[in-house]
Amino acid sequence: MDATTNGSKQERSSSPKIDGPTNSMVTPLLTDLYQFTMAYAYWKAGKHLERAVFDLFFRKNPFGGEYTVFAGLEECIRFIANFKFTEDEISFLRSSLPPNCEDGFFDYLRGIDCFGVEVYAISEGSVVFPKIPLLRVEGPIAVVQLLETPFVNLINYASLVATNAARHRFVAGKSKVLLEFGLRRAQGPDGGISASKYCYIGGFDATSNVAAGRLFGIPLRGTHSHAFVSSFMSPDEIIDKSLRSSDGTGTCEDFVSLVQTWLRKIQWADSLRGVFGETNQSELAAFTSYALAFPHNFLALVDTYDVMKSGVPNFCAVALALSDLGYKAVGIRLDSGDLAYLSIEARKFFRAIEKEFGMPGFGNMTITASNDLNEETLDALNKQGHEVDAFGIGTNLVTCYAQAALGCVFKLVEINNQPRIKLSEDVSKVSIPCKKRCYRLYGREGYPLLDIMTGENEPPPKVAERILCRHPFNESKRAYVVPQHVEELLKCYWPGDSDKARVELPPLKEIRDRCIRQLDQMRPDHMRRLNPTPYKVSVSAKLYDFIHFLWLNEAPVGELQ
Ligand SMILES: Nc1ncnc2c1ncn2[C@@H]1O[C@H](COP(=O)(O)OP(=O)(O)OP(=O)(O)O)[C@@H](O)[C@H]1O
Ligand SMILES: O=P(O)(O)OC[C@H]1O[C@H](OP(=O)(O)OP(=O)(O)O)[C@H](O)[C@@H]1O
Ligand SMILES: O=C(O)c1cccnc1
Ligand SMILES: [Mg+2]
Repeated sequence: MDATTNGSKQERSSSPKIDGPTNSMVTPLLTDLYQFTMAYAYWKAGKHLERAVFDLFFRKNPFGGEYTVFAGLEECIRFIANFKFTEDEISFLRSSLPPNCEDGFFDYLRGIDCFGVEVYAISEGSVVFPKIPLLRVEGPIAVVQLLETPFVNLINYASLVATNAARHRFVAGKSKVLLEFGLRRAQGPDGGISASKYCYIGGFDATSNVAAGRLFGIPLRGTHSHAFVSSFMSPDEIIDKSLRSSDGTGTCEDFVSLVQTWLRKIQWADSLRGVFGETNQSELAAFTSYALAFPHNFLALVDTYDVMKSGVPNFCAVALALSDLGYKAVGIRLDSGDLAYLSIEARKFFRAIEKEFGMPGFGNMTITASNDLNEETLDALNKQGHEVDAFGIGTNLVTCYAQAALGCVFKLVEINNQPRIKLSEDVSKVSIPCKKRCYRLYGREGYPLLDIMTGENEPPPKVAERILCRHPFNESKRAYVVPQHVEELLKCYWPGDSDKARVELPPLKEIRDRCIRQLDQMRPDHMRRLNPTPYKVSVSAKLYDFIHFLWLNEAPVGELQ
């Protein structure tokens, strides 16, 4: 790290300038105190420029599954591309560290940026597995340590919620529309914004979060609430009752009466006679008003009073009146009760209307369901049979109610070209040393077979060439693989000052497409909800031998007396 480096380097590089993090709270101070105390101690020992390699990875897939969606990379790169302490931040650090910390350290901090750092990463939106580095970060040890906490923070929740979204998509099926409705229940503003971004990557179609729509270009969708329905008392409240026809050629002066006429027709229709009696007139007023405001996008929340006795017939009366004027209503939302039963009953009603009044397409009215949905309720609805077209999901999705954290870690694997290992009584927690390369090997049927890590300088696996893949810690678990396709996983997303080519950060839509494509490509037994098959993560024979050599070297020999 060159202490004279300043932020203008980014402008000097041939790539376009990378924007700062989405959340302005993401600054070099967004780290744990111990990163600064270690940085001081490295500096004091003259070790701060030593070149270190760290791996960021997780140990266990979340939600009892066997896959994870990797997300958060773009925000990490935005962070390091703009990493620079302000004078205020330096002053705060000076006041927060013990008074005997020497001035020279703060001069050093003032000069640092991340142009001496290199980040290799798996592409955002990829399906990933335990132990494989999501990021390999190389640079001066003092600087790279400062990045640990923000990197882990930016990746943990992003990957967890993207995975949660992908799991909800998996259960709902490809044909359903999935709407993220979680902002009000999310863990604070950043939780809400991040949830919208990463649920979109994980396969949701749209969000109700307007700020996320603006920031990321995610499609915005929404209906209305019970408050809107219950705020109306009677149709007399509606002052301007006129509605122009959709082609603009005429105007209906009293849309309220047209709705009433349709309601009576439905009430007396042969096929529907006796299905319902009087409907709630304040609800009808609310629906009519909403239709007057949004004749092209009329959608009604039908469960405020009684779904089948009031909400659905009222909705149909308004939808039929709109149809007279050339508009096509969108559909209904159900937010309570038995969503399977009510969606089926509502669908029967729509089909009966289609038949009774010769309204082609009326039976296909969109049915949206919400109310505390999660993977289990979606699965239960599927098993029972339902007629829901779109699901609005909030609390369980964005809070990741089923699992609170992913548990990413950031471990030193090499310093000054010397491989390092972290031992543990728990074998699954032993870190895999060395600066590594990682590959995904694909089989004959097009599915990924396994991921393999090798030492940096080992020759890469080759198509059609047999390679021994070993479980990193279990001697008996090994397999020969003849890959049909080999994909190198870690790519250079931040070359720092080096002249290596940098992979550009793709647009959000591209990340989402990658995620959907990769999830589609997985073997179904890895994806199922109940007892999924673990995906194999392996090391080369050479790396296996080296891990175990280092392990023995570092583990003290006990003495029994
Ligand atoms: N057919 C179904 N099978 C399984 N779960 C369902 C089904 N229909 C709805 N659910 C779920 O059951 C729960 C019902 O929630 P709850 O007991 O709070 O009742 P509610 O319908 O919200 O009642 P209310 O709004 O009148 O208080 C929700 O989590 C919902 O997602
Ligand atoms: O249930 P979630 O998955 O979190 O989805 C979002 C919920 O938020 C809204 O209402 P809210 O719960 O605020 O009020 P309501 O249920 O009383 O209408 C909406 O009607 C959903 O029920
Ligand atoms: O638009 C909706 O229907 C919506 C938005 C947020 C939360 N619940 C519902
Ligand atoms: Mg609710």
